[in-house]
Amino acid sequence: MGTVPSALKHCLSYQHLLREQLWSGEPPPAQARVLLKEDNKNVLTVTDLYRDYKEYQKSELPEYVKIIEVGPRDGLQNEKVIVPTDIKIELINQLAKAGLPVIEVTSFVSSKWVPQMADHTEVMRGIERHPGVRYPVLTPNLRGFHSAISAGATEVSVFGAASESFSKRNINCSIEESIERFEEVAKLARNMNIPVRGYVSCALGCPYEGNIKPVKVAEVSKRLYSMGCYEISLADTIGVGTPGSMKRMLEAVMKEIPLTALAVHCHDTYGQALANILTAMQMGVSVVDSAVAGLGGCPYAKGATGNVATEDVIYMLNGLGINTGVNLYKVIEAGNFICTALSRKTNSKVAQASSVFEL
Ligand SMILES: CC(C)(COP(=O)([O-])OP(=O)([O-])OC[C@H]1O[C@@H](n2cnc3c(N)ncnc32)[C@H](O)[C@@H]1OP(=O)([O-])[O-])[C@@H](O)C(=O)NCCC(=O)NCCSC(=O)C[C@@](C)(O)CC(=O)[O-]
Repeated sequence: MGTVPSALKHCLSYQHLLREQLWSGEPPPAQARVLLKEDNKNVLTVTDLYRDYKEYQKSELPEYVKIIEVGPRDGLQNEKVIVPTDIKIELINQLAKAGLPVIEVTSFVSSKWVPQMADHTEVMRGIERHPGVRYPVLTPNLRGFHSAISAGATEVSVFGAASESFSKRNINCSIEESIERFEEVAKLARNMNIPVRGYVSCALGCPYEGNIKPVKVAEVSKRLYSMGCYEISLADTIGVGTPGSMKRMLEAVMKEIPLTALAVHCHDTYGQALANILTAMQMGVSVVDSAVAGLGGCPYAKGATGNVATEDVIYMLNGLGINTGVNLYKVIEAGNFICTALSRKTNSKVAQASSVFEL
């Protein structure tokens, strides 16, 4: 271990105790004490942590959370250098092996607008199909839908917004026009038994219009749900939301749409993503979008940083005793793989910590 400072050694034993006792569900020994500060002034015992954990278990949190991995699509779409197709395929295969139940693969959009997704057909055709894993793709219109189906897609997502300006910049049409395009997609998809998911961007704020009224988010969500979208992903596109605005927005949307049909999609620009996700889960939401290594950003949301990292979400959920069916270590490995390919440091705090603390 070399010359590890004594404070770090305390942290290492803290990690060990968490892993061995707190997360096993066993009450810790009464004498277990972990010093978090060298001056001994702040002493946190494992018994304290265990009590907090038990309190959380009593609250109304879902027992299972479905993670939608959006790294290969949302995570990569904004990368300036084109990522080789075989790297994208390998990333998706690794994520599937980690146990992620849904992996958003690519987008069937214009390659003039989003050059990084130009290899959508090759990626779709190149991936392994793991049993039980679903592989949705983004389709903004009928043309995208037809291309996606020809490439072998069996599930699609349409993506609208609660902001007029964002809708125009992102998909080159008004909200009303986008709903008409999505209705065409949803109708055809229904006839073909293809499930359709719907996104509402700018649910907690817009890069061009600022605040967005929760009632507007509820209105667009309702229209997507009414046309047959089985799940509505409420996206904090630029990561400006807080637990307060998340709660107000969800209260409005939940008046129109069943809770079981809602998902949250948080970017972490202001460091609020995990808090916002926890708030949504406390309100009963049990579907969370995230991207491995915290990759990402929308090409039409300048300054917005990546999605919340899948590793960080799973670590939080593991700590809450919530089942995801996902192997955290394998997701960290997939994150290392893509970060090496991109010559990039991971945005996941958990992946960063794991390289120091050997989680
Ligand atoms: C939406 C379109 C396609 C509208 O495209 P359009 O309305 O036809 O407009 P256009 O005139 O700009 O079309 C451009 C060219 O694309 C063609 N085209 C038309 N449709 C398609 C298609 N499906 N696939 C491939 N090409 C298509 C079309 O025929 C035309 O070709 P040209 O005549 O110039 O040779 C275009 O505006 C576009 O591709 N925009 C990019 C949208 C995008 O991918 N945004 C990022 C994803 S959304 C996101 O990240 C947010 C989300 C979901 O993650 C949640 C969140 O965090 O907020």
